[in-house]
Amino acid sequence: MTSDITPGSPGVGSHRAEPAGPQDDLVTQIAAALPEWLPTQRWFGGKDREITAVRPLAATDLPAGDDVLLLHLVVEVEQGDRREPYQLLIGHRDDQVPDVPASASIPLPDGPAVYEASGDADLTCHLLDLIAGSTTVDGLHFAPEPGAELESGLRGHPISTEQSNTSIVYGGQYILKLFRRLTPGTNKDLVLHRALREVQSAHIADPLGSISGELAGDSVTFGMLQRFMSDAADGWVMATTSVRDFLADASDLPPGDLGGDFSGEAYRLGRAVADVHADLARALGTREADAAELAATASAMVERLERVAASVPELAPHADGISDVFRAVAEVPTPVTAQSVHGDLHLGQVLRTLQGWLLLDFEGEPAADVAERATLRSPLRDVAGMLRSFDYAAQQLLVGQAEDEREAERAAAWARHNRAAFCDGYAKVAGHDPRDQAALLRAFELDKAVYEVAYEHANRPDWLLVPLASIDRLTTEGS
Ligand SMILES: Nc1ncnc2c1ncn2[C@@H]1O[C@H](COP(=O)(O)OP(=O)(O)O)[C@@H](O)[C@H]1O
Ligand SMILES: O=P(O)(O)O[C@H]1O[C@H](CO)[C@@H](O[C@H]2O[C@H](CO)[C@@H](O)[C@H](O)[C@H]2O)[C@H](O)[C@H]1O
Repeated sequence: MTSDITPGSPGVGSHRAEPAGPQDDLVTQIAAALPEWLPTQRWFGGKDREITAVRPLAATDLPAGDDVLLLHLVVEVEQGDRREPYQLLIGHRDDQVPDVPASASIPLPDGPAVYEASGDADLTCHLLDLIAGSTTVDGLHFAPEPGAELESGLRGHPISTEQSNTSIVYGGQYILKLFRRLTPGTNKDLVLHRALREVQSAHIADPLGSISGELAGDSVTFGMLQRFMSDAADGWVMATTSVRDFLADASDLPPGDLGGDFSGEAYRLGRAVADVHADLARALGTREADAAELAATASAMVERLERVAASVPELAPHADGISDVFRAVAEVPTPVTAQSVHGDLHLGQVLRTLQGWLLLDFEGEPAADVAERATLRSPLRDVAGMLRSFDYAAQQLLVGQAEDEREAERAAAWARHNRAAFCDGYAKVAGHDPRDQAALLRAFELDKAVYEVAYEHANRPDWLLVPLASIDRLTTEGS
């Protein structure tokens, strides 16, 4: 090993607020390099603002064998008045170049060659082993869920799909999600998966383990292990394949008359989402929201709109039309049923398996703050999220293309057809049609689209026009 990195050296392996000790020099150097490096990472959710400082909050040296370093690092990223903790895994090898992409390398002016290690199978295999062995390392708890028997010794490979966190698949059997932006309390993804498992929901991948600890006095979830569904097809991939087939067809046949029609799946997906809502209600209960809560929800939506419009000028021209729809929420007849919901449902969060549709990732909107996540939890929010996603699927092939009226109209027809099928499936199981609550559904769709404007602005600026086009439609045409 190089002299300034000593795996297991005293003073490093602790979850503590202020680093001090020989390896802390390394931690300090990494923190200093992160303002340049973080914005290059897909999972970093703060690309919309300059990073003003990065401070180490906790560093834990994980057991990973000789001549390698596997450091669990939590840093606080400061962006003006916003301060958020992020989780990283830092790797270093003394004698071997790791098989990770160049973008994982964190350049240090005077330091050794370190890299973000979630792509290094030789290092991440230790995370699964620590969970399987129910191990605590300096306040970091690696634990299987009660009754879960895990195979250890499997190598882990990160998945390459679009995501806000980082997930590692072990031997095609397990998937470990490392939450990047950390929030206080047990992560909602883990809480809701556990609750759904209790009621034996048929529409989730079973939770099998977790990584947890404490940060600034709060308990925090760093990771969640789940069964990996190796036979699964991603809902986003299936839907966008159908859109491509439809747009490529030269005839003027409607979407339901072509071979790649997705509406049967959209219908079954609607049924599955309604089932999960019923499971969540059974596991965690429901309550009735009154007029005051609806008024507070309307205000929260207007506040978010104003905040996003202030930083994304393209949204500003639509702001009046949107806030009219939000204000109408205060007039919706009460009571309205509230319950635990998914919170960020879209086609990338659903998997088609042999046993039917599964829902993933119950964490809620990654860019929403805790207060936003706590506003009225109506099942209609998930319906609205999925309706937005059908729009996204229809429009994503048009991103960056020259305007073509026929294509745009056909994309819109695909979205209408599948949105309707999804609502039909939902209504069949729920016993009520979400379209009957039109004012609330439209407001939730617009609220989601406003969130997406902020999300795309911070993460994928080229996609900004997708939610903006939907906002235009929803505020001018009404649906
Ligand atoms: N249990 C699973 N089985 C198979 N694939 C999965 C599983 N969980 C997640 N995935 C895949 O990983 C992707 C990202 O997972 P997700 O939980 O949505 O992460 P994020 O919170 O980072 O968006 C999903 O879109 C899906 O393709
Ligand atoms: O990372 P998460 O899956 O938790 O969710 C975030 O990222 C999503 C994109 O990866 C984003 O979803 C938006 O884009 C999707 C297409 O890539 C589309 O299907 C969704 O309808 C649209 O909202 C999601 O909003 C964000 O929270």
